[in-house]
Amino acid sequence: MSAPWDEWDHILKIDPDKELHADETFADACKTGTDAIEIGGTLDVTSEKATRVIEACKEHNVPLYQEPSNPAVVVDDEALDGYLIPTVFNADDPFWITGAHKEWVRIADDLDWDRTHTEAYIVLNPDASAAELTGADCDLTPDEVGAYARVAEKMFGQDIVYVEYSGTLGDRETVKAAHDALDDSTLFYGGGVHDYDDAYAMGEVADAVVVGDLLHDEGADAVRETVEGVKDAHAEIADA
Ligand SMILES: CC(C)=CCC/C(C)=C/CC/C(C)=C/CC/C(C)=C/COP(=O)(O)OP(=O)(O)O
Ligand SMILES: O=P(O)(O)OC[C@@H](O)CO
Ligand SMILES: [Mg+2]
Repeated sequence: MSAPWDEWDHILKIDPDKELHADETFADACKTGTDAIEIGGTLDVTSEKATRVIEACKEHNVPLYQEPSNPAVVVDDEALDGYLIPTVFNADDPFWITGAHKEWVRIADDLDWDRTHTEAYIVLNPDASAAELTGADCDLTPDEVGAYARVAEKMFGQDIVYVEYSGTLGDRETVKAAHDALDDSTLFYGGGVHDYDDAYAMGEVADAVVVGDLLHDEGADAVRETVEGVKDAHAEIADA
């Protein structure tokens, strides 16, 4: 069965805890040409801050997903197309693999399972908040990352595998190893994409490229260039 992310090349991740660039608005963010918006960040996100972003983006006809960093920030809002729930395969504490999920399912009433999906994260930048929080083992060879990706797809039925280098551009060979290891699952790559060339290079080895901090630091025009970079890389592959 096809899923929305099968068609995505580019995802814009908006951190509700961070300011937009200069005098930009969420409307500007929605008009970058990105295929979907993920609302999430590791630190200091609250449901109130997330709601503010959802409300501002919902009129703009871009698929809108919340990526909660813990159960307390989940927003129940019909405007959301769904929830992308991280599970960190290389975390050192099972809390970040299944524990937070168990608590969420225990306390939340009436979860909308049709709109709830998981992302099998492999967190690889040791300096990122996500790595520190989850105690991720970032010291992995490309071969090991490929194996994690295969485990996620074949043994745990994960439809999305996410190689995460938040804050820094990742090692392309490592991302490629994850991509090569997958048959049907979709590979998201995120981290340190700043311009057309970064986006093109990572677009060559990932199904969808996630861009985050660039929106907050440099703005919507810079993000638009990364959309073009990934789309050009994917068009080139399709033509080959
Ligand atoms: C069960 C529920 C509802 C949630 C659990 C969710 C889990 C396991 C979260 C683990 C941490 C994680 C992977 C969060 C995802 C979002 C993410 C990686 C955002 C980017 O984070 P950084 O760039 O490191 O953070 P800052 O930009 O906030 O410093
Ligand atoms: O903020 P950046 O470095 O673009 O990373 C994107 C995303 O993967 C963060 O979860
Ligand atoms: Mg970040």
